[in-house]
This record gives sequence, structure tokens and C-alpha cells, in this order.
Amino acid sequence: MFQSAAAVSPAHQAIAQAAEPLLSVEKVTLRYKTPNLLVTATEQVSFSVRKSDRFVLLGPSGCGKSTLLKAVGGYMKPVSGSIRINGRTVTKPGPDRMMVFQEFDQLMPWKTVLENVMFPLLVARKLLPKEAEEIARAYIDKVKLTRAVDSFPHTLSGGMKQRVAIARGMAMQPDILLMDEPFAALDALTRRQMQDELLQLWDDTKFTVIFVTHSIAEAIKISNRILLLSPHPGRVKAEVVDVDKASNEDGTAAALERDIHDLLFSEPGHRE
Ligand SMILES: Nc1ncnc2c1ncn2[C@@H]1O[C@H](COP(=O)(O)OP(=O)(O)OP(=O)(O)O)[C@@H](O)[C@H]1O
Repeated sequence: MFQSAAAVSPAHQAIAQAAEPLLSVEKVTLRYKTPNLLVTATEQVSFSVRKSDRFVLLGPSGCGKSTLLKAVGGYMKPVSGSIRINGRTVTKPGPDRMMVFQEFDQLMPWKTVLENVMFPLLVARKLLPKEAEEIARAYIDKVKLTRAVDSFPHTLSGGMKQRVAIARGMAMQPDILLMDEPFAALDALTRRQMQDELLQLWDDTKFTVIFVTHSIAEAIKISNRILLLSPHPGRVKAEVVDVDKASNEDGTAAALERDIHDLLFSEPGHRE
């Protein structure tokens, strides 16, 4: 079930030979340049994502999960290595990769739920209003917000706002949905409900998602594959495959949670 970092690359090569993965991240190093500091966020990170994967990036705070997601989104260029989607190198953001963030303020406050979901369909996909509205309404239904379709964001709960952001991302039918700790700011009950709803949506549409979290339990619940990153700078520690199988077996999810915890925090002197 665990593939060590050393074992990941050959496995990816084998997959790549069998069929080009949807997304392929090869030895990616990402750095921030500040006026007096050079921060290496990730070092030589490799992984690949296949169609319909629920792929989780998991690791302690500061290991570069969000930075990796930004790079896949095309908002940041690797200093070395490459990121390819459908065989093309990622150089800028595109409608094939839609982001959902943690923050509740990612919606446009002056637009209704419907208008928020329609916006990228009109602007990026350049659809006619009638067409955009039809698609937007279908995805608003999918996230169970039909009754709030004409509401403005400030009248919605945190969970409802996140549902709108998910509907907006999914309505674009991107190749990959990029989710950066989308449920982290929600209360525990709502978070669990949102995780269930996301899985129901996945059962419906089998979309491909990369999901960032630092919750091991959330990673196990959401994913079919988990990439474990070491603390700053982030390097691949291992990949967990067949998570679905483990989390459906009695007692196995708890054991897997313990194993992942031990693997992530086994470094001497590391504090959680
Ligand atoms: N804009 C920035 N300028 C400089 N350094 C940054 C910037 N954004 C992030 N970093 C640094 O890059 C490293 C990785 O940050 P990143 O936010 O990707 O980690 P993360 O794993 O997503 O953390 P968390 O789980 O806390 O959100 C950290 O050391 C962080 O301080």
C-alpha cells in the first residue's frame, strides 16, 4: 500500500509508459524570492494524476502543499522540473484547472449565487448567457443550493459559500479541480457533511481532483491516492495507493491513519 519515495518514480514511469497520465509533475522544485530571502518550498517533487483520481497532497504545515497546487494551477513557475497536463507543459492558469480555496471570500459579493457560478462560463468559456445559466443551475442543483440560487454571498453560511465555489469550479468541467483545504475553516460537523457531499458528487461525475489537506483522517476519507510530503522543504516521502480499499475495511482506516502519522512525523526532533 505504501510506496517509498524511491519507489515512486519507477512506478510513475511504468504508468507513463502504459498511458500518459492526465497530470505529470516531474522533479519540481519551487522557490519564493523575497527581498532578503530565498525560500525553497518544495524540492524535486514527482507525482502523476490519472483521470478520476481523488489525489490528496498531505503533509505538515509549511511543506509546500499550497505552493504545489499553485504551480499546477499555473500561478507559479518551477525553478526546475516540469508540470504537464495532457502532455502540454503548464505555463499559465487555464480553464482546464479550476481552483477552490479555503477562504469564504472567494465569491464576488455583488453577484448572486447564480451569477457567481455563471461568471467563468461567460468570461473564460465565452458561452451565451442562456447556455451558461443552464449549466450553472445544473451544478447549483448538484451542490444542493437550488433554493439559494438568487441569494448574495453575505447571506450564506460558510458551508454554503464553499458549495458555491465548488459548483463554480465544477461547472467549468475542468480536467482537474484543485482544492486547497476547502473545508478547513468549517466546523467539524459541516466539514464531515461537505466531505460526504464531495464523495457523492464524485460518484455522480467521476471528476478528477487534487485536494490539499493536513488532516490525515480527511485525506483517508476523501482520496484514492495520497502523496505524503516531508516537512519544509517538501519532498515526497511516500505514496499511499488503494486508499479506497483500506478505508472500506473494518479497522483498516484507523491502522492506516496511525501508519501515515508515524511516517509523517517520524523525523527526530519534529514537533507537530
Ligand atoms: N508568498 C510567499 N513568499 C515567501 N514564502 C512563502 C510564500 N508563500 C509560502 N511561502 C513559504 O513556502 C513554504 C511552503 O508554504 P505553503 O503555503 O505551500 O505550505 P503548506 O504545506 O500549504 O502549509 P499550510 O498547511 O500551513 O497551508 C513555507 O515555508 C512558506 O513560509
